[in-house]
Amino acid sequence: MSTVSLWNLALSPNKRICLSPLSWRPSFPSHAMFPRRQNTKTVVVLVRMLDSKPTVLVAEKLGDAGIQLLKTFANVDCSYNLSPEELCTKISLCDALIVRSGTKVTREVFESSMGRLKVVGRAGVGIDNVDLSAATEHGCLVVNAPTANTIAAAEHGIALLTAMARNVSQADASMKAGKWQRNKYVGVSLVGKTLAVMGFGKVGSEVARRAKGLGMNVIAHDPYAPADRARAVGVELVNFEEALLTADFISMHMPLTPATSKMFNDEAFSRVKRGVRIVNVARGGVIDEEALLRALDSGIVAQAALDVFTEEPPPKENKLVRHENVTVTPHLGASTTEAQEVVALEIAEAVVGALKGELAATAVNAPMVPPQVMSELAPFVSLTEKLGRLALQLVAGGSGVKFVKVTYASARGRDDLDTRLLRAMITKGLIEPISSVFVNLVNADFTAKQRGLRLTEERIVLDGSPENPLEFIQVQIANVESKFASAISESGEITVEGRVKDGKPHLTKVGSFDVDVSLEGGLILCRQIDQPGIIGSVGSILGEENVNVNFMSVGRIAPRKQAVMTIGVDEEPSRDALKKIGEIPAVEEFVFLKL
Ligand SMILES: NC(=O)c1ccc[n+]([C@@H]2O[C@H](COP(=O)([O-])OP(=O)(O)OC[C@H]3O[C@@H](n4cnc5c(N)ncnc54)[C@H](O)[C@@H]3O)[C@@H](O)[C@H]2O)c1
Ligand SMILES: O=C(O)[C@H](O)COP(=O)(O)O
Repeated sequence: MSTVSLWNLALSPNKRICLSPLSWRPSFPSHAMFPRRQNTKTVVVLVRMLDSKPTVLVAEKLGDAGIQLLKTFANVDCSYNLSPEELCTKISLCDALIVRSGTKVTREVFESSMGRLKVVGRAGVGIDNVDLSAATEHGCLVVNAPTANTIAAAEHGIALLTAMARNVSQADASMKAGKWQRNKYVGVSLVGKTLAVMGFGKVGSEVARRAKGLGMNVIAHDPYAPADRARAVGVELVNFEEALLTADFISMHMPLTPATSKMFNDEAFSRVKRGVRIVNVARGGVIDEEALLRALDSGIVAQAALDVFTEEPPPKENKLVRHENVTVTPHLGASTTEAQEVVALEIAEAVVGALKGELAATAVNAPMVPPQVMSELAPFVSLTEKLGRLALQLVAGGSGVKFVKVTYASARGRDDLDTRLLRAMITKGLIEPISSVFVNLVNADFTAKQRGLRLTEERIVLDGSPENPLEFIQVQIANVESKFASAISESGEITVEGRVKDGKPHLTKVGSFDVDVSLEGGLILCRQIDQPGIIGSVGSILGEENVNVNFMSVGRIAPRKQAVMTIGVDEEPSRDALKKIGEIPAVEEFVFLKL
């Protein structure tokens, strides 16, 4: 099933509603409204505003088909071998960045982009060169091309395994040096030997398949791999200890994470079979290179074949690279013509799609929301953001918003409603009006946590047809005072409730009062003694000011008692008009809210 990431609902230039993860807009609000520092920047920004295409910086060699695809949608700047400083300078002029494993996309890169960088495309699998936390904090989507180079990497793993076992590179170098050393380069056979595949994912399982074809006995260690997948390939899953104790060959195929960093260290090498042979086409960092050198020198490890290194390129004096029993290649695992063409196309499609606001199936740092969930929740996206904005505006100055409860009422079963998207939009509504942070599906939970906002979710399961995903949504802010006392419900929280009617968001409850007003433009909330003539008085004040009323409703507890009037207005009333409304004798309190 394809999955999507979404975090904003935007009106596209051709007036179609488009679910836009990136909100890429030719007008560039943050730069355009606040031109920064030098005049040159301002000029660049103005030129950019006239140019409706986004800019994609391709920082490492990418297959031509990918470049061509990017050019159909964006200005493409292919600048290879940039220094970290040059990358930071360029990035503030780019909407997207495409890299391979050779470019470090650090926190400084995201900071230097000043909010313009909306997507980083990793043309390959490993995203250990991208600071994912920084990307998420800056609301920048990271996408990769996780499958296109799997076979290339697996084939390279097998190439290294066989070349190492038969001393191919050493013998080749010897012959080129004019020698003929048949006795020196006697190899070892693979058939019947045990290969331990460390990391039974995409590459690991393809290596396992191929190694079985070579007659090897294949075991695998992967704490997260399903046993049935291993069984299907005829591979036994074992624990780390058993893999170390029984393997004649060990092949690395796990990602570099804090848990796998230096997983092969002195301790691990002290438990392997003496004379084991090691292949690494995963990441240099999974092996402690100093420990490997010691193990090679002491004969614990007979040979190693390495495509990847802790530091790339490794320093010239690197002893592993120069070691007689080590075969090396310069990170070539993904480098076949075929793989690079597909990787380039995949990443170009993902980046262009993301910039257009389409679905990003390979997003690395955004929750994946399946497309059918997204399309059915689309009408509620705007409702939830507006409820968040309204609730926030009802908080009296000086009360910090810390505790927010969201209640979703639906006839669907408890587990049958994915609310991540709606939660992100409520967070957006609560945070964006009072900060400079652009909140989206990528960074919503992080931003809420960072600001000390605790958002809890509750479900009410209603009787009725589960066809409609949601009946109503309630947002409550606890432990705060309100500038409109009637917005506080009997349980003591600021409470607003809404539902989607005819595809449009409506406010249906404020505090304990039932209301009904379409959430468009601005809103006047007014509590008064229910008596004839009030609606007329307020209407005339607004009419005198040429403020158009688009909706009006009155919610009351009982006739001639207190009532709450909600008035939707297209324009913002002047202070004078609001003052006049406040002076109507029956009006007890009122507030104007922007949606
Ligand atoms: N040399 C190259 O050019 C090249 C090319 C492609 C991939 N790679 C690298 O190969 C590795 C595997 O890529 P993939 O596409 O198969 O990734 P993958 O995510 O499909 O597979 C990784 C597997 O490692 C497992 N794993 C995680 N932690 C583990 C642990 N502590 N111990 C054992 N297994 C663990 C995961 O469960 C997963 O099954 C990555 O590091 C990737 O960057 C290198
Ligand atoms: O993680 C990957 O995809 C591989 O290591 C390939 O990296 P590369 O794109 O720099 O060749």
